[in-house]
Amino acid sequence: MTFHILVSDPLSEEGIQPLKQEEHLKIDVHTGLSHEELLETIEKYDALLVRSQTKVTKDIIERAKNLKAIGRAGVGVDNIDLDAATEHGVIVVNAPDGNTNSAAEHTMAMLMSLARRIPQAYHSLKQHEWNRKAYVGVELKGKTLGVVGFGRIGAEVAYRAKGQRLNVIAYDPYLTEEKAEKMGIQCGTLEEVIQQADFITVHTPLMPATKHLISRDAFNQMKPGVRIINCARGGIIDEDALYEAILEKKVAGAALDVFEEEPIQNYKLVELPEVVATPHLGASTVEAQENVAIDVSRDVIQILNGGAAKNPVNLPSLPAEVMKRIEPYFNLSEKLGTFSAHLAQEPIEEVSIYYSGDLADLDVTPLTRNTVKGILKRHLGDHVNDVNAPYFAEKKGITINEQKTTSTKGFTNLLTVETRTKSGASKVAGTLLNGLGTRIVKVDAYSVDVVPQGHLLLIRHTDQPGAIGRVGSLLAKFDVNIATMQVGRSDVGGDAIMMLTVDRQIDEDVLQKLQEVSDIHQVKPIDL
Ligand SMILES: NC(=O)C1=CN([C@@H]2O[C@H](COP(=O)(O)OP(=O)(O)OC[C@H]3O[C@@H](n4cnc5c(N)ncnc54)[C@H](O)[C@@H]3O)[C@@H](O)[C@H]2O)C=CC1
Ligand SMILES: O=C(O)CCC(=O)C(=O)O
Repeated sequence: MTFHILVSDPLSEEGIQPLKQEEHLKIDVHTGLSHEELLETIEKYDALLVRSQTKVTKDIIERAKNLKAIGRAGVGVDNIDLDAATEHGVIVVNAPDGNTNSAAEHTMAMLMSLARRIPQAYHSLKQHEWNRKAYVGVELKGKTLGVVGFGRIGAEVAYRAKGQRLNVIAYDPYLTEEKAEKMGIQCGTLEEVIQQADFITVHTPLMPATKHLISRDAFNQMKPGVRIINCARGGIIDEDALYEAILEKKVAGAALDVFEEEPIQNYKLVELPEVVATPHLGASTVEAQENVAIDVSRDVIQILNGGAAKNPVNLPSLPAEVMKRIEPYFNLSEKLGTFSAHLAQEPIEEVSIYYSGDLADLDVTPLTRNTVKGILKRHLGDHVNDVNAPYFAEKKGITINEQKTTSTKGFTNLLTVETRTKSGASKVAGTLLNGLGTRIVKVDAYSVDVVPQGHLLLIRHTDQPGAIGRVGSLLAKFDVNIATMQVGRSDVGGDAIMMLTVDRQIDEDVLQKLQEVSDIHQVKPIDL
């Protein structure tokens, strides 16, 4: 059987050699297709190989009746509709390691260009100007580099920065003090990184939680004269806020490889003399392009031959008979995972998942993977799925335990997720009520009855008269409607919790005000 493969973005010729060597594969390279052209032609292809230019949207996937695999020659899969691919049983693979070095090296090149104003000086010299005064730079030695997002690329940047004698402070929800110490860097909170750094470089994925992570408020907290680098994804930094912060001289300069809109339509930010910019070149080296193309080519061959891919990003449907029995618990397991990730105040070191009642009779491996996915998705984004969740957990040093117990605490089925961090553990349990859907029934030692969806608010407080009223009035003042409210307490006058479901996401300033209400110790918004 012959399989047809479309390469729709420029991929390394050497990198796609593994595909060309397979006799049963026919490869068409058509780069620069418009959306309509791709839509017209996609139906005949069994696999699609892309970089970041091709937008593999839902309508493309729906039209692609023969498509079995999409290979993303690179890391970020934000140009592919993963849900649509999963829904249509299309396996998406990426190449997570192949361009790490190139992206880290590009970040260092941008950092040094920014510090020494090399592109500006080059441009001036090319205009036959000899202007030495205008291009005075700053040294890196002894300065502090803040790294936001300490995954593959963030860590490689930190190694290199130490070679430039920069002090490095990093923030990543999975970075522990121990790991930071081993690398000779400092581990901080996001605020500490933002407040202490002379240079800030971001290396997170782009997802709802990281969109405008570096906002106007963040710029206001930074050292005057800070310099910013983004070689990760446009949108992690709020471009309008950056533009203003540069004009107001709060930010001395920025080096940008990625933009909220690509190709750029509005050039006002890159036209500022303080901005050094490249058109998304982080992975554009001969080596990286060859690596990523080889990695995805091999995975696509595996998939078309019915084998297992090395770097799958999503998961097609499970066999029908397995799915039928465990499907009702899927939503619950992921939601409990996400809820647990919100409860943890520090990097999670261990996750124990307890299955009891009806659940104890099932093959729960897919549920465990799904729970772990729910936990990791909070910080790793949508490229974590049921297939690669255990891999990422191991990479982040998180131990996963799965246990079946007989104790059901009166429920016919009970799923309990316990997360352990360096300084303690928290627990959340849920159940599937016959005909009524899923419920969270326990948070730590407190019994509750909450539908795990929408905008929740977990408040830890001291059981005192008026506490509930104060929270209710404050939310009403900010026009936040409470849909449901549960309270639980250890004993009279002791520690207590409130679990609220509210009708909209709560703004940062309202959270701050809640935090200031007397007898309240902690306020946690949880979006499920
Ligand atoms: N400019 C370019 O050409 C290239 C850009 N990239 C982009 O670089 C970024 C990083 O890639 P990798 O290091 O390979 O990914 P990775 O998955 O190894 O690391 C991302 C890290 O961000 C952390 N993170 C998530 N949310 C966070 C938050 N709110 N605050 C702090 N940290 C958070 C995660 O815990 C994770 O450790 C991605 O956006 C990727 O698409 C990657 C290659 C080339
Ligand atoms: O394909 C490219 O050049 C972009 C690489 C990239 O942004 C990624 O791997 O996330």
